[in-house]
Amino acid sequence: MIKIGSIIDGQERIEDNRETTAVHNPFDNEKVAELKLATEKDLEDAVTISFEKFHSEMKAMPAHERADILRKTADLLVEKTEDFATIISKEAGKPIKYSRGEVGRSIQVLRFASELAKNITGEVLPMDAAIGGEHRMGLVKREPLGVVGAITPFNFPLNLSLHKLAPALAAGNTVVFKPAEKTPISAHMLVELFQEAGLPNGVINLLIGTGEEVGSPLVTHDKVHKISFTGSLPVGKKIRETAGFKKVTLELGSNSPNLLFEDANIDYATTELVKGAFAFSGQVCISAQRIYVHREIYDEFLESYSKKTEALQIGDPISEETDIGPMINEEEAKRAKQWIDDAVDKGAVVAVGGERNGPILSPTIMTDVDKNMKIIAQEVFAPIVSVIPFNTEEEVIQYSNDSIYGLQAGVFTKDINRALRVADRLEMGGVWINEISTYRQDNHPYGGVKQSGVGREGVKYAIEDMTEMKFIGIKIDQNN
Ligand SMILES: NC(=O)c1ccc[n+]([C@@H]2O[C@H](COP(=O)([O-])OP(=O)(O)OC[C@H]3O[C@@H](n4cnc5c(N)ncnc54)[C@H](O)[C@@H]3O)[C@@H](O)[C@H]2O)c1
Ligand SMILES: O=C[C@H](O)CS(=O)(=O)O
Repeated sequence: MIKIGSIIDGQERIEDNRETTAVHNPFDNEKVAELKLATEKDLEDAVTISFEKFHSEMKAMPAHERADILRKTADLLVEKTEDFATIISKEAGKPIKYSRGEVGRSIQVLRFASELAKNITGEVLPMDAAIGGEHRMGLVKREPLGVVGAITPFNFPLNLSLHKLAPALAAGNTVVFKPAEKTPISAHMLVELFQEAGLPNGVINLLIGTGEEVGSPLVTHDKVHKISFTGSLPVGKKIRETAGFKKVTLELGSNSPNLLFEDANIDYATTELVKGAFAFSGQVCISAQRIYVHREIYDEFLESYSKKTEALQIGDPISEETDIGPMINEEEAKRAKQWIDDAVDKGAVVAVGGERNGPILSPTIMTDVDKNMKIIAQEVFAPIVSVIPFNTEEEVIQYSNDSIYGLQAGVFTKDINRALRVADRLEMGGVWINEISTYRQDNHPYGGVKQSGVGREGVKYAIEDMTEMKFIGIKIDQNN
């Protein structure tokens, strides 16, 4: 039995008299780990030590050393890929092939951060562009912020944590890290990995605890300079309201649209959209939730898409063959099933799936839906996708933009002019052409418009958000 606690200044806080909770495998309810929860004092210590270590360690650490630690952590993660993948599958119920994919991406995030740590550059300004600015030189430097509070969700417990930790360290910050209480084991292993790679104690401080007990006071703490949050809209809104003058990055939810025009490659699109809607049971923020299909190809699309969806293997996440495992818990599966039932009551049709067995919801395709149904208007975050016909380009752009969210979209067409025209008009942080909305690489700017978020990740862009510009001006000729 794994027993884990917070790690503060390199020491694990795991005394027996602490409040305890547990992580259970969502598939079979097996107890995976016992958690010793952080207290208010732990939070205070974590922030204080992060603050001190920013001044004593990180300010003195050269870029090449930060880059080395990040690279060594990547190398260690390569060696431990299988350990990390297995624990992600056990704590989150993620099918093992997707857990391995997550570890592979995490390694790349560390390598991008290692390379970028040595390339945080500024600029020299032409001061004589301003009338009276002659004989001056202007430098713009980028400086780390100080203490970054990183709060992460359950669905990509390793990679989305690294999207905060790796750029924060690359830029020379320290971190107080509050992973999701549902999936803290891989986060704990990650902090140990950084220590093994040579990161000084106290540069990352890990807090094991709930959002209310630990996340909330971290957000309001005045020694924390930035909050980088990935998670749900309601929590994101609360953070935005309570963070005060801190910088805030919010990576929130979506109900991502995918648009298929009449010239789309149907066989390719249906194969990709099966993964796009059902990978990790749809618990992906950019999961394909709404598929708009031109009426000319609607029937052919639905037939092919249904067949490929019905072929998915449901089972134990640890098995190599499994495509669909459990949702994060039974309550979530019940909630999603209720949303299906609610849509059916209002006239929608279940074309495929729609059955719940404990925490497992079978991959579900809905048709005859309406924009006011929850499965369209809200983030469904479950293996449920709706297929909706459209007639014109104008109409499908309007349907796609009719949402409080705007994270990523997919557009499928052979007509590049149309693709770019549509991409320009979609209100999204990102648009993929001939690729599913669910596809993400870790080096492009990533984040939402509208209520999908604030700020951008993607290592280079997160580093920009985790540094502050400092201007230094010099009068180089005091006789003029
Ligand atoms: N845009 C993105 O990049 C992205 C990526 C992954 C997940 N998500 C979103 O995350 C959600 C699913 O993840 P979840 O269920 O873990 O989200 P969640 O919002 O419930 O929890 C996320 C984190 O916030 C913490 N938290 C909860 N209440 C808090 C509070 N009051 N103050 C501070 N922290 C608090 C939790 O403990 C957890 O660590 C979905 O909405 C999904 O779309 C977005
Ligand atoms: O859940 C949303 C994530 O941002 C998806 S990914 O890990 O970035 O692909």
